[in-house]
Amino acid sequence: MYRKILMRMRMMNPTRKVVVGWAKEYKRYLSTTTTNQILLSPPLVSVDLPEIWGSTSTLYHHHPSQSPVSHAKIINGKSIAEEITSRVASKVKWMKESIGKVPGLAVILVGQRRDSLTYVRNKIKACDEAGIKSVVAEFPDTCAEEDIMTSLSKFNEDPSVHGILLQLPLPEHLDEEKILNLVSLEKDVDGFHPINMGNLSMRGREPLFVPCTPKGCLELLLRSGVGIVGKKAVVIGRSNIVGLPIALLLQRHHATVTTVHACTKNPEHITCEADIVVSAAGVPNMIRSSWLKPGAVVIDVGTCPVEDPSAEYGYRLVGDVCYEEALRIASAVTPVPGGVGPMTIAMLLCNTLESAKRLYGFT
Ligand SMILES: NC(=O)C1=CN([C@@H]2O[C@H](COP(=O)(O)OP(=O)(O)OC[C@H]3O[C@@H](n4cnc5c(N)ncnc54)[C@H](OP(=O)(O)O)[C@@H]3O)[C@@H](O)[C@H]2O)C=CC1
Ligand SMILES: Nc1nc(=O)c2c([nH]1)NC[C@@H]1CN(c3ccc(C(=O)N[C@@H](CCC(=O)O)C(=O)O)cc3)C=[N+]21
Ligand SMILES: [Mg+2]
Repeated sequence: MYRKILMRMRMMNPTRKVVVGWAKEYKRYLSTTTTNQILLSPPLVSVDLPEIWGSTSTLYHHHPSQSPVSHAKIINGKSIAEEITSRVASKVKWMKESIGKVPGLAVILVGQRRDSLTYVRNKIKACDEAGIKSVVAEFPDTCAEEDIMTSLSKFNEDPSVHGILLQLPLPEHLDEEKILNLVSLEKDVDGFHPINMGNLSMRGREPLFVPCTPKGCLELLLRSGVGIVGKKAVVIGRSNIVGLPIALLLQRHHATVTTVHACTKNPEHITCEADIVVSAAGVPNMIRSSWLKPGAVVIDVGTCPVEDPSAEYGYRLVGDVCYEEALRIASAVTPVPGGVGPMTIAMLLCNTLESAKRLYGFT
């Protein structure tokens, strides 16, 4: 089978070097072996051939008079996420046919943040597409902690709920850590519970859930044929929900990982040595071409709204990476939007499905 994959790859991508690296890595990815299991949680996307690259770009640099200069592949997170979503949908259908039940996701949304409302709406829409049942418990900005705790306890008890997501950030007066702690370990599809995080960080342990955004980043790398073993990876950002778990995951996949954060001196001297750069800082266009090694693979998690009167809602989303510059110097780049964002949602569906399978005793 790998031979076949390899041949197909060679046809599609004459730069054999990349292909061989890809085949090895993917073989490793597929082999969810016993003792040295490097992949956390079953590879949902297991046995099918991944798309190698989304599309080849012929974008122009800032000056339209210039000839096309782009060389990087654009990793199409949106289309990969769609493929994963339809795979989840067929598994949900099969579950429904065999036991008459579907996975259920409960979302707790506190307050009226515009971005949170958008993300939650997108998650619900994705659940609908996959046939996953969803409920949203909405609370006003001013609600008491006990109200959320009560709702959370109900979801913990409810056998039709397999995943619970507490949309972050919470309003200031609420204790995020205390509330996250209450989410049942078995339903923590975001993977933010300290025990899941602890197990992610410890060798030889497996968390029940890997956080969605980090998992989506890894999925993009693996499906794009990027070798991780032995590579220098730099993660920008160290938040509990994004930067830290990404660094842990890359390390589990045997990259040599360096973390850069707001106190790091000369960050560009560190990033420009990296084979893989994953940026989750939330600083628009921070990563310029001088920050990147030629041929690096760049995963842009940053999602920053910037004012743009010509855009539909008066703003548009940009990443941490100066996209046009990265296209000229990197070997592969994720766009914003259309890169990591949709993958985050697809991974949430995967985690919810896996949770339902586990709670219903499917293997
Ligand atoms: N696409 C998706 O699915 C998702 C996207 N996001 C986006 O990812 C970004 C990060 O999110 P999140 O982790 O929650 O954000 P946080 O604000 O919690 O963390 C940001 C991290 O980046 C570091 N940082 C900030 N400024 C710099 C700088 N100038 N140089 C180096 N490091 C810096 C901070 O360092 P320090 O620790 O020292 O303060 C911190 O560790 C945001 O844009 C967010 O919108 C988030 C979740 C999902
Ligand atoms: N408990 C919790 N879990 C989360 O997973 C979580 C959270 N809190 N708080 C906020 C962040 C952010 N996040 C995103 C999800 C989808 C897109 C996404 O779909 N982005 C689209 C664009 C969306 C748009 O157009 O607005 C894209 O990049 O293509 C982005 C960001 C999940 N988060
Ligand atoms: Mg945060």
